[in-house]
Amino acid sequence: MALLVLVRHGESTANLANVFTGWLDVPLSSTGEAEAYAVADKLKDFHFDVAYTSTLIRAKRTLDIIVERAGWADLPVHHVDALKERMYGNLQGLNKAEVAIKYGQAQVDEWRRSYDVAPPNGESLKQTRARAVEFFEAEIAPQLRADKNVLIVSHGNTLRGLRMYLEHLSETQVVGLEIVTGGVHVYRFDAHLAIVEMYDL
Ligand SMILES: O=C(O)[C@H](O)COP(=O)(O)O
Repeated sequence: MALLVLVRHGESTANLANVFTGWLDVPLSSTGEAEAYAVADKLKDFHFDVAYTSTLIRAKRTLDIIVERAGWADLPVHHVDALKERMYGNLQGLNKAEVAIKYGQAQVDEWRRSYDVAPPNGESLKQTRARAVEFFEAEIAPQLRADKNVLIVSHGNTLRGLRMYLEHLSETQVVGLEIVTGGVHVYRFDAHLAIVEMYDL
């Protein structure tokens, strides 16, 4: 049974400052580094054939910490743009609470959690999901069908899109799906990519 593990990067300095981040390339906070070490400790007894992360520093650093701490020096690692966070457009760099004061909490909730409303000049979850799923089908699914074990370290909204796809969640269900920094979600699939087992670690 193939294994797929989805990890959200550790807390970033922008998460800590409650700032819309998207494609801003910010580092992990010290809490985020500690979260990455904790992920490594949870995963150290797993075996992976390949790992993927985004091209953003917070995700790459999270995976680097995991690989180093778990002692997986030979694990092939790929950095891909398709796994980057949702592009948050004009909201990037703005404080989430200040944006809520200016535009109202309902508008901010819609920008952050609706399925197909994009923030100004940014991506909707629907668009983020589309690019992540396209990559998943092209690169990841064939490996899972071949019984390879895959680790993905990515971002909150990218992972929400992937989980919506893999778990057949509705547009309403995905609104309530929150993924914490350092969160670990494990799937085991059969050869037809049906989910046999799924849990948070
Ligand atoms: O890009 C961001 O600001 C975060 O990584 C995810 O933000 P959200 O939970 O506000 O969508």
